[in-house]
Amino acid sequence: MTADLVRVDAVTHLRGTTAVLSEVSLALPPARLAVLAGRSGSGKSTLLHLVAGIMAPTRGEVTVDGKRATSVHDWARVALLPQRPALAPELTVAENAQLPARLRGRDPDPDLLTRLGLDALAGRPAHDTSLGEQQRTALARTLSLTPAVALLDEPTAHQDDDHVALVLATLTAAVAAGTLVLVATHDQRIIDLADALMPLRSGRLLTPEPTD
Ligand SMILES: Nc1ncnc2c1ncn2[C@@H]1O[C@H](COP(=O)(O)OP(=O)(O)OP(=O)(O)O)[C@@H](O)[C@H]1O
Repeated sequence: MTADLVRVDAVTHLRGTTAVLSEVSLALPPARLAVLAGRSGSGKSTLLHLVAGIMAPTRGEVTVDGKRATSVHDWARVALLPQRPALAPELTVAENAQLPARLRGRDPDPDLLTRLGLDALAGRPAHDTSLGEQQRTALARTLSLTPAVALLDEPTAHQDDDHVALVLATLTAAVAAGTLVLVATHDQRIIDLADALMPLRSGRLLTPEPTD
């Protein structure tokens, strides 16, 4: 049996007085494609942000590799693709994508740009690219350190069919490299590839956590 990498234990999270997550528990091992599926407002992004450690749950506990998620500040451990790409606009596509590797003094993986169809744009400032291109650049940035956990919020939201195929191939490659890829999405094409599917409805997980 593989040890769990991400654990969410009895998490309830309030926004004001409203519970946007209620008694959510799940446990996920490395090297899986796990999908949080659910309607808009069901709590998918909130759960990703809790695993990213951006905020702490109101009740319950979220851990990564046994450490409280809010104490993990290392993109090689946990990296997030937010819904809005949030690139550095003056930096080029390649500079944005490779920033985490450069900051670590590591050689960036040139294949990521190729895999995501960004080679021709590598030298262009990010602010001169389309939203879909910015999203793929941000995905490359998220995966640049081969993180233990990659949290991807709607990674195909701005992609056409051809580029969805590139994104799917990139997710599959990340899983093969050992990353736990946790995706929030409505996209059936990602759901079809999932090793584990976790439907959320109104902040509640509808099925027990997936197993090996
Ligand atoms: N900063 C905030 N303040 C108050 N309520 C919020 C805040 N962010 C999210 N919410 C509420 O929390 C609930 C869950 O939102 P969340 O963004 O997690 O849903 P989601 O499933 O990711 O939706 P979508 O698919 O539209 O991105 C929603 O009812 C939303 O209105």
